[in-house]
Amino acid sequence: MNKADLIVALDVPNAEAMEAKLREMPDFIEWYKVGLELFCAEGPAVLEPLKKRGKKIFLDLKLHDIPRTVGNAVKTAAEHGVNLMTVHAIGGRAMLEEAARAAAECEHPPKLVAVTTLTSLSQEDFKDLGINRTVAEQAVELGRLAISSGIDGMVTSAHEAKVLRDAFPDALLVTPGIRMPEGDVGDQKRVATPSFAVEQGATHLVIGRPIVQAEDPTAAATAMLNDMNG
Ligand SMILES: O=C(O)c1cc(=O)[nH]c(=O)n1[C@@H]1O[C@H](COP(=O)(O)O)[C@@H](O)[C@H]1O
Repeated sequence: MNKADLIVALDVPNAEAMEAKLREMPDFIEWYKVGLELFCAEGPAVLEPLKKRGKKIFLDLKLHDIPRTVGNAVKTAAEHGVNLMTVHAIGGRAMLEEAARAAAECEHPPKLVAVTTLTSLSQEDFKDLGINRTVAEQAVELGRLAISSGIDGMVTSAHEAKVLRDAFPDALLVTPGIRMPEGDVGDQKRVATPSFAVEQGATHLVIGRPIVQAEDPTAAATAMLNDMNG
């Protein structure tokens, strides 16, 4: 049994590119993430090929707006049959509660996870943002806010997963910023290997470029899974 789920981020420009990529991907990938790039290009229709293939869908729109807008967006998106969605924890309690309420009212409620600090930010960036906590402190404070507002878990780098796992034993912990030791980090700043993320308590690992842009996506995904499962 896998210790955590691997989610492949379909960060491609359009449906045609997605179809081409899906043809290259191994059948054993159960989860795909559709993010802002693909969803802005194609809208909800882009989810259909994934549903037809029986895949689980993580719709990553990172919602952050006034409570009513976010609640209605969650409700509308959930009607398209997605399994997991993102909101930003810094949207605050009323927004998070409204998102959780909207999800719960759906026929097939998606799980919601709240972004604490994007993996493209480092402690240095907190100075510009006027945040005087460490990244780990921020994760726990925003995690407490999210969980007490009815959200199912957090999106965080693997480096904060342990403190979050200790504080919230039942929470979903979704960790992007996953790289093999020799991997190109690109725009990510807080990166970790698949095995480290799992050891720290992650339940879902989001991996994009290291698999999607690999010459051999099956080999890349297999290597990631082997590392995850030790
Ligand atoms: O919510 C996310 O999925 C997310 C949160 C975060 O803090 N950092 C982050 O990289 N992501 C997403 O995870 C994926 C990471 O892609 P790669 O860096 O190519 O593996 C991208 O689709 C990002 O949008």
